[in-house]
Amino acid sequence: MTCVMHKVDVLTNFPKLYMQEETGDMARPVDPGHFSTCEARLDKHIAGLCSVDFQVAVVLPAGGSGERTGILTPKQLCTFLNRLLISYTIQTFERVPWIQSIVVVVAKESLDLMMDIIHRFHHRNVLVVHGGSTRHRSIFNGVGPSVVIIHDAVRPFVEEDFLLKITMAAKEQGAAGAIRPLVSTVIATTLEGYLDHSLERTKYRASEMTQGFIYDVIYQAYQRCSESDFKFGTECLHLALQYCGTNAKPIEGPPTLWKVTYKGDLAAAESIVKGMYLYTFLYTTLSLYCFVCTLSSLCHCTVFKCNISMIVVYLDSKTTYFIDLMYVSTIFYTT
Ligand SMILES: Nc1ccn([C@@H]2O[C@H](COP(=O)(O)OP(=O)(O)OP(=O)(O)O)[C@@H](O)[C@H]2O)c(=O)n1
Ligand SMILES: O=C(CO)[C@H](O)[C@H](O)COP(=O)(O)O
Repeated sequence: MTCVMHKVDVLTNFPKLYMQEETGDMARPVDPGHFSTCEARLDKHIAGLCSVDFQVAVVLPAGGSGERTGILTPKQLCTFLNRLLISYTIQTFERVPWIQSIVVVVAKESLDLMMDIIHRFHHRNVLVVHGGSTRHRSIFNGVGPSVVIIHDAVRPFVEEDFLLKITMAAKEQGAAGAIRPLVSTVIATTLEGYLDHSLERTKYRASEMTQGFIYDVIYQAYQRCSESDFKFGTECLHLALQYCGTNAKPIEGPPTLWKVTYKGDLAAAESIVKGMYLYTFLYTTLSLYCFVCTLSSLCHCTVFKCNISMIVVYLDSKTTYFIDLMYVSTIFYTT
C-alpha cells in the first residue's frame, strides 16, 4: 500500500510506515537509463552495501511552483519522453540499494497526481508527504529518523558514488553537502543600486544538493530555527551550523548536480534524457545486430536485413521475424 501522510505521522511513525505495495514487472514507459556503465554500477552497489550499515532515507522536496521557469506547470511535473521529471529523480534513488526509503514532498494540490505517478511508473519504497509554503518547511515535513539525504526533486542526474560520499561524510560529521566552483563572481550592491563590493571568487563555492544529515542534527536545526529562517532561508547546512553547531563537510560534486531552475534548464534536461536514451538505443541495436550476424552464420539458412528501427530475419520462405529495435531497447532499459 502506498502511504500518504502528514507531518505528525512522519515524526512519530516514520519507520513503520515504510511499506509499499510490491509492483509487478509490467512494462514501464521509456526509461533513458543512467550515466554510469553497468560494471561501474555493480562496483558502486557493492561498495555502498558494504559500507552503509545504517538506515538512510532521502527527502525529495517537490512542493514548489517553479515560478522562475515562467510556465504554469511546476518544473518537477514537466514530461520528457513520456516520464515526468520527478519520476526520473525518484528512479535515480530507487536504483541505490542502500537507500531504504524515498520521501517525496509535494504541494497539497499535487498529492493525487503524485500518487498516480507512483502507480503509473511502478515506483517502490516511496512515501508522499504534503509540502509547506517554503522549501525549508517542505523539507522539515519530510525528515524522519535515519541518516537523511536531502535532494531537490529538480536535480535528476545525481550518481550513486557521489551519494555514498555525502552519506558517509554526513554520518561521520553530522552534516555534509555538495559544492561546485562559482561560474560567476558574486557582487553586492549599495542601496542605491551601485557596486558596493565583490567577493574573491576562488575563496567561495556554490552550495548545491545533495546534502546529508544525521537525523538529530537536521531535526533539531528545524525545531530551533526562526520563522524568518523558514521563510527566507535557502541553506540547510547553515541551519545545522547555527542551531546545532555542526560544521558540515563540503564535498565537491560533478556538474551534473545542476538544478532545473529556468525554462532553458528544462530543455537542457530533456536533451540529456534523450541523449541517454539514444545512447542505449544505439548500444542495443549494435548488440542485436552482432547477435543476428552470429546467428545467421551459425544457421546457414538465415538471411537478414537491418535498418535503424528494425531487423528482419528470414528463416525460410515461409517464416519471417521482425525485431522492433525501439521496443527491444525500451525493454533493455527497464530491466
Ligand atoms: N515550498 C516549496 C518550495 C520549493 N520546493 C522544492 O525545492 C526544490 C528547489 O527549489 P526551487 O528550485 O526554488 O523550486 P521552486 O520553488 O519550485 O522554483 P521557483 O523558486 O522558481 O518558484 C524544488 O524541487 C522545489 O519543488 C518545495 O518542496 N517546497
Ligand atoms: O542548492 C541549494 C543549497 O541549499 C538549494 O537547492 C537551493 O538553495 C535551493 O534554493 P532556491 O529555492 O532558492 O532555488
